[in-house]
Amino acid sequence: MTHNFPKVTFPVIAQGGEAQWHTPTALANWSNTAQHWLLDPASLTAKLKSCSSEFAVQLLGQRESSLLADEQRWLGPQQNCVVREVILWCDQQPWVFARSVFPLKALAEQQLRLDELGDRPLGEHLFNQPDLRRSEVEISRFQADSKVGNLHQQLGFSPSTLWGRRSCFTAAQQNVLVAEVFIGASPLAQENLDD
Ligand SMILES: C=C(O[C@@H]1C=C(C(=O)O)C=C[C@H]1O)C(=O)O
Repeated sequence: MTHNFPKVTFPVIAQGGEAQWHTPTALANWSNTAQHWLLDPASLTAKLKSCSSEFAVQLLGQRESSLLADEQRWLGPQQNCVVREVILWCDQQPWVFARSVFPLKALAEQQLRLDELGDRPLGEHLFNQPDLRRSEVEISRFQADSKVGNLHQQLGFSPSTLWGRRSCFTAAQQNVLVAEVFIGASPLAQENLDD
């Protein structure tokens, strides 16, 4: 299936201040949709594939980059890191913007094959690792005028506060910090619109 993805400037997030990552609290007040999408520790790729007939990864870019201040807390003050940003599409609709960062040396870990990913989902490699561990989830709100909020509007959706989650995967002694923001036609982004 060919995809005619919209052009999106990479990186979407080039500086800090977008997010205020924190441990989720007051879960009892959360909607079922919020709990379903923000807290599930399973592969998001697998979940999106299970609720759509056509799933695609739009690779916005993957290159060496410095870490944002709030990323160093997970990966340490690494000098040489790689940033990867994607949009995940379900049935020709954007559902998730994801930014993953990992040390440059992780590219050399052959079983991780992060240098060969291209537009194949990162999760399909990570969740195949026998020693995979995942940290607790942090969440953050993204304002409508944030870079991710602007991306949401660029993709044709009304201004809205968005929600994202972040967790750190460890496999082959490498850390991969993955942030996923629910945008576009995703149920969580649409729920915010219904507020
Ligand atoms: C971590 C996963 O990988 C997904 C795929 C990504 C990618 O291809 O860059 C990034 C974030 C995730 O939504 C997952 O499937 O859970």
